[in-house]
Amino acid sequence: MNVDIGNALASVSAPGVSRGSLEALDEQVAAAHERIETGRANREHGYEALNLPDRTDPETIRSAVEPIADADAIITVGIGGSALGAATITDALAGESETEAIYLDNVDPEWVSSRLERLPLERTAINVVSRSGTTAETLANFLVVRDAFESAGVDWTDRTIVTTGDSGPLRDLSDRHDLPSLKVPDGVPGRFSALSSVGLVAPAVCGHDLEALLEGAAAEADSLSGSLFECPAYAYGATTYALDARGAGINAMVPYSESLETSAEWFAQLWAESLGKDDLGQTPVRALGVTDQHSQLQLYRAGPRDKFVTFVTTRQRRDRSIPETDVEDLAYLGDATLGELLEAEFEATEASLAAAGRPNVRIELESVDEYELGGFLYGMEAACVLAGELYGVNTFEQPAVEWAKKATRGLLGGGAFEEAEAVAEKTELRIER
Ligand SMILES: O=P(O)(O)OC[C@H]1O[C@H](O)[C@H](O)[C@@H](O)[C@@H]1O
Repeated sequence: MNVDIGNALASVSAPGVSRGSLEALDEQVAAAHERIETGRANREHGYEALNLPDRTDPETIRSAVEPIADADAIITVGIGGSALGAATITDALAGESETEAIYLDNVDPEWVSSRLERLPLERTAINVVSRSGTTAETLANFLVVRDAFESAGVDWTDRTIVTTGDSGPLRDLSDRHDLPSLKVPDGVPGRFSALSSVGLVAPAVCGHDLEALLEGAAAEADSLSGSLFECPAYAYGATTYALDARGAGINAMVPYSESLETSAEWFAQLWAESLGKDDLGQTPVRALGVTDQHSQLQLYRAGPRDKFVTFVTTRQRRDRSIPETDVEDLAYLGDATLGELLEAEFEATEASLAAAGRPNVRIELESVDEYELGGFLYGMEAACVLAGELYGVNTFEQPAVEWAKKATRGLLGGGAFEEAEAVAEKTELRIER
C-alpha cells in the first residue's frame, strides 16, 4: 500500500502537522521501530503478529479444511478478532468465489435464525473460532448451529473445523468428537490474527489464494523501516498519532470500494481495542465512499475540527459504462463509466475537505485482490503497533472488555459478580409517552 499524507500537513489543514513536526516525530518512530523489531525477533506477545507472513503455513490450513472444501457455504462462528479478519477477506473477494461465507458474530436471535434458515445445511461447513474457547457469544451460537444441523439430520461433526487454543471448552469439544482443528497462533491477539489460522479458514474454503495474501503482507513487512518517510505503514500510524495530539481524536475510515466495507469494521476493532487505553486513543468511525458523502460529509467538512478522514482508494477495478441519457442535465454522465464517476467523486470529496482545511489521509491500493489485501491488513496492523508505541499504551491487551463479560455472566446465573449487582443499581430518569 502507498500512503499520501499531504492533506494532513499544517499548510493544508487545521488541525494539521507541520513538516518540521513530522521530522521531529521521526526520531520517535525510529526508536519505536527498534522496539518493534526487538519484539518481533524475540517473538514477544503482540509483536509476534508482525511475524505472521513468515509463520503462517497455507498448506496446514488447506489440508485442515480439505474435508469441507467442497462446501457451498461456510458459517464462521466467532466474534471480534475471531470473525472480522476472515470476514474482511471473504467480503472483499466475494466476487471471486461461488462459496457463500457468513459470519455469526452476534446473538440476535432473529438474525441468527434467519441466517440459518436460508442455508443448505447439508452443503454447509462450520468453522468455530475462539482463541480462549470461552467466549459466551461464540459458544452459544455454536450450540445453536449444532442443534440446527442435528434437527436437519445433518452430521455436524463431518462439517466442522475448530480453530482455538491449546486448551479450553472448544479444544475439549474438538478432541471429544475428533474434529479437524487448527491452533490459534501463540502471542497474537485476535484483532491482529487475520493473516493466520484464525482469519484464513473461510478464505481457504472459498478458494482464495492464501499464498498471495501472505506475499502481500510479507512485502509490507519488508517495507518496515526506521523512518516514517520511507515506510507507508509508519507514515500512517505516525500521522494519525500526530493529528490526534493536535485535536483530531476521531478517525473516519472511508474505503471507496464496496468490497472493502467490512475492512472498516475490522479496522475499528484494531484501532479502538489497541489504542483506547489510559484515557488515550482515537475513535474509529466506519464509513463508506461514495455512499457516506450523502450522510456524513457535511459533518466532516463543517462540523467540529476534532476528526480526520482516512480514504482507502484502489487504482484498478472492474468497470461498467453508464448508458446515454436524454435527460439533458445528466448528459455528462452518459460519457462516463461508473468507475470514472466513483473516482471523480472521491477526488472531489478529498479536495472539498482540503479546501475547508479538514485533515485527510489517502491509503492507495492497486486493486482489491489477495496480494493488495494482505498488504493492507498487514500495513494497518503495523501502523497500529507503531501508534501504540508512540501513545505509550499496552497495544496488545484489552482489560476494559472484561467488566461487561463478568456482569453478563452474573446476570445469567453464571456466578456471583459484583459487576452484575452494579447493573441493578442503574440510575434511571425515564421519559415515557
Ligand atoms: O477469540 P476469542 O477468545 O473468542 O475472543 C474474541 C474477542 O473477544 C474478546 O473479548 C476481545 O474483545 C477481542 O479482542 C477478541 O477478538
